[in-house]
Amino acid sequence: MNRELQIKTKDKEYPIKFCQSYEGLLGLLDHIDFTNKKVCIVTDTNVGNIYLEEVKNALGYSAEKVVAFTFPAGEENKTLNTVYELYELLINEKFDRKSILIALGGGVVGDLTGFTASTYLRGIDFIQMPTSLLSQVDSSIGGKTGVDFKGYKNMVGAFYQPRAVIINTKTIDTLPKNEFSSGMAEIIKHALIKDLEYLDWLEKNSEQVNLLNQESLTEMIYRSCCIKKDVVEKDEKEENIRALLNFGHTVGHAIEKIKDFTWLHGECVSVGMVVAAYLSYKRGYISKEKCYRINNVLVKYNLPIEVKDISPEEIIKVTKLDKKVKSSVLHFILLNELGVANIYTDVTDDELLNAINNIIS
Ligand SMILES: NC(=O)c1ccc[n+]([C@@H]2O[C@H](COP(=O)([O-])OP(=O)(O)OC[C@H]3O[C@@H](n4cnc5c(N)ncnc54)[C@H](O)[C@@H]3O)[C@@H](O)[C@H]2O)c1
Ligand SMILES: O=C(O)C(=O)C[C@@H](O)[C@H](O)[C@H](O)COP(=O)(O)O
Ligand SMILES: [Zn+2]
Repeated sequence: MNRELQIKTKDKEYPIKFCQSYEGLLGLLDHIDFTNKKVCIVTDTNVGNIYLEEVKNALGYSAEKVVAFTFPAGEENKTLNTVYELYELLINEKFDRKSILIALGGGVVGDLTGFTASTYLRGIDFIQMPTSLLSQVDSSIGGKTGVDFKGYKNMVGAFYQPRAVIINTKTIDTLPKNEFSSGMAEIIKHALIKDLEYLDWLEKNSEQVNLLNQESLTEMIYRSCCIKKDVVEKDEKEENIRALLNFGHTVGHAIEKIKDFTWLHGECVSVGMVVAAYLSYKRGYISKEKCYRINNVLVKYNLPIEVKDISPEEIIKVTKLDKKVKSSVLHFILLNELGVANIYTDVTDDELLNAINNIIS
């Protein structure tokens, strides 16, 4: 049975639909009328090679015109330059306010397409069709869109919700192993901040999940989507609890920048979560054993818990440049229990230095 969720934000309500093939795509999008509309499928070189034709065919002759925009895969292309090229195509193809963009790919494609949709002609519809594990459980849901700017993560962007999220869980079969692990970092994050029972499940089912057993994968992706949906519905614009989804990201984003995007987002978040867990332990919020438990589950899913060739001072310096620094105060998400997180604004440089020293090998 194909599952479905409905997500309600202040101005938009949209479905998250789960499937195992793009056949029947139009049925899944039956709340959207494609008649007389122009559609642009935005994808990257890797995903386009595998899935573009299938999606084009599935759309059939429903739309007035279907064009594709394919850009080179990689975080280094999540920039305004790529958005600029996409605007050019949309203008050349005479896309109007009724036109629709489809983001077919991972988080890079989704963030960039959503941002373009939010700004082209002051906002046109877009549909998320996430193909990486990370994008299926995290980036396609909740409307955070944007691009990096001069190496600063997601510096330019908008909150802009899609019309639908279509998750074809079979696409995970073609995802490279390290990209799969990167997605697992966000999934483990969901369990650590919100759901201890889910953490137990991830520990018990690691073999089946790593073997890409479809039943286990679908169950896991669905559970993570429920957590993300719940948080976004309560706080769409990150005024309070949505910040919990940033667990591991303050240090994670700093590592991503210092490593010049040669490390994957989830790999950096994994190391960032180890730092945040250690800070939580040092403050007496969680036991040392719980820190080990966190490290072990990350390792089970082939994620790094340490980093080399990087100085703690540099990490601290870069965290201070993070866009989330408000009035010079760093915001940290710490664990009060496994499955329970809170926002803290009083983490000192000494505490941070001590915790970061722990992840330098
Ligand atoms: N908007 C949000 O809420 C949010 C949340 C988390 C992460 N992000 C952002 O998402 C990005 C990371 O997303 P990602 O991990 O999907 O990276 P990505 O988009 O770079 O995709 C990962 C790699 O896998 C390839 N790929 C994707 N699906 C594939 C498939 N089914 N088969 C074969 N190859 C496939 C891509 O071409 C790419 O090379 C980062 O930019 C991060 O900042 C955004
Ligand atoms: O959806 C959210 O909110 C998140 O924070 C999810 C994160 O996993 C994601 O990496 C997000 O892009 C980070 O947002 P940012 O605002 O810290 O750049
Ligand atoms: Zn993230």
